[in-house]
Amino acid sequence: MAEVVVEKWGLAPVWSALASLVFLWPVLNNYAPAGLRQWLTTFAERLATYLSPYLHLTISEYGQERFRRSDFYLAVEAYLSHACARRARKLRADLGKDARALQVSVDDDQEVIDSFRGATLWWYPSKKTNRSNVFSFYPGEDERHFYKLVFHRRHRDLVLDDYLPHVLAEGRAVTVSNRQRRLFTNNASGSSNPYRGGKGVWSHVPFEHPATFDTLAMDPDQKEAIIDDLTAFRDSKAYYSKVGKAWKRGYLLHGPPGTGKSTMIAAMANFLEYDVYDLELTAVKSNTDLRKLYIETTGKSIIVIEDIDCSVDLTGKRKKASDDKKASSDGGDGDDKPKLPTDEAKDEASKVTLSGLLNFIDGLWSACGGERIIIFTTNHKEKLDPALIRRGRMDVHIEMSYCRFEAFKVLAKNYLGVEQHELFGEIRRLLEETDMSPADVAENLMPMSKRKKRDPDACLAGLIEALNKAKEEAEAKEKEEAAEAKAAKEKEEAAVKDDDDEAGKSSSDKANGTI
Ligand SMILES: Nc1ncnc2c1ncn2[C@@H]1O[C@H](COP(=O)(O)OP(=O)(O)OP(=O)(O)O)[C@@H](O)[C@H]1O
Ligand SMILES: [Mg+2]
Repeated sequence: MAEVVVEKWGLAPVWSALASLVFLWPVLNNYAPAGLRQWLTTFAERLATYLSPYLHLTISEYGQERFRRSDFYLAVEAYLSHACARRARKLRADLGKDARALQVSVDDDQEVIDSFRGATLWWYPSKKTNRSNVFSFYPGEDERHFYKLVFHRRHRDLVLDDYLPHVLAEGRAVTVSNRQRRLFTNNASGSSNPYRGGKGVWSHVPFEHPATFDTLAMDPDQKEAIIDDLTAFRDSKAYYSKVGKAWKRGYLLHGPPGTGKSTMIAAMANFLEYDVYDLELTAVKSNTDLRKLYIETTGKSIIVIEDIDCSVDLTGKRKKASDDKKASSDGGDGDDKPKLPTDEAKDEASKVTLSGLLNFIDGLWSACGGERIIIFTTNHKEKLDPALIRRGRMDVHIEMSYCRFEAFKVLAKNYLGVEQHELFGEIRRLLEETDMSPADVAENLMPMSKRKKRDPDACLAGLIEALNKAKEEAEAKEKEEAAEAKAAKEKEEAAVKDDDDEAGKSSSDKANGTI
């Protein structure tokens, strides 16, 4: 719930004090010591507030839940940006959802005057900067954003009982109707970056990848199973809560380059209508930062770590006893215990560790917010630590493999609009015998030369040529490897024979007493 504070101070109105203050103010302001000046300023403010018939109401970005932006604050933001856009003096125009309609909203940090059932209300967006140099564990602690609502005290009941619920409902409705899905990144540093919305640790752009399960080329049964799994996950809130599990699911996508792992992620996001958080692990300084990033993600989202084997040194066994001391200060060896801020602060310089990542996936913090999918992709599943990808952490392992005939049919339909063709028989045979990635097959079905029309006959003939070439190259490579293996074996056998001869010679020498 949002933190709503109605400010009211109980100081008695002292008219004479006020009059003296007004007269003495210029003198005091120039000559009084700093401490007294500050006290007087506060006093004057409080007095003015007490005497004023207007009430102030504050809605903080981080309410009682210090880790998550308050729902109410977000609703107010949406309400003011869109519902009150016509009444603001400074506006911002943007292309809205799917870049189809023009959307006008209130510019950042603009005050807005609203009216409700005859009452006038003033909204002031504000922020307070924390000047202390103390390291903060909580998000939004360095700069506190809040909205201040000012209204006449005779409207107190109207505002608290009717207006605020109205703002909450309208704000939520605006959020739903304007929801443009977003692609977030944690690696958009520098002022010249094209990303917007950089208040938090994530920056974002609209998510516009067009891939869907219809355009994804893979075995139809495997595809069906994945769609079923996703649907079951999306509809299982009650089930997850009944069995006492956090509402999240892990997918490991593995396979050679160009087999559609990234395309699959886009298809999943479009199918579920979730946002995507593309987590660049190499840009994360420490396990603490990793946790902050997780906490700042919203529900209904897919968190992706691409090429997990290359991102961070997570390979090999988990740390041995000698390293345990260090590991425990990094976040523990897979234990889910939240660490004290001071422990983490000391460890600021350290990089993300395997244990930090395990905590990220299924530590206690991972249950915040709910409805999340975590996806890792890799070209080398065998290089990953088994702890990272065990069932329960990565619930579903999906192998994306080379293009076979069923997958090819999807590509032919998408790229050429062809469902049947006389060359399909030969292509089927070649695809069974040759490993070619869907990316390479697709490339052959999409000639980029303007002069070449997308002629299915020519494209399919070109694909057959490419497949034959790939087959020949694979056979030549196989022969070369076989020859190399044979040469190595012969060399080894010759070495063993030499050793035997040497051993036989020395034992006969010994028997003859020549040494
Ligand atoms: N299964 C597929 N279905 C449809 N298109 C595909 C498929 N696989 C690859 N492609 C096409 O090939 C291109 C590259 O695929 P993608 O980036 O998804 O591969 P990847 O497995 O993520 O590769 P890498 O391991 O190098 O990251 C995509 O833009 C897409 O057009
Ligand atoms: Mg990829």
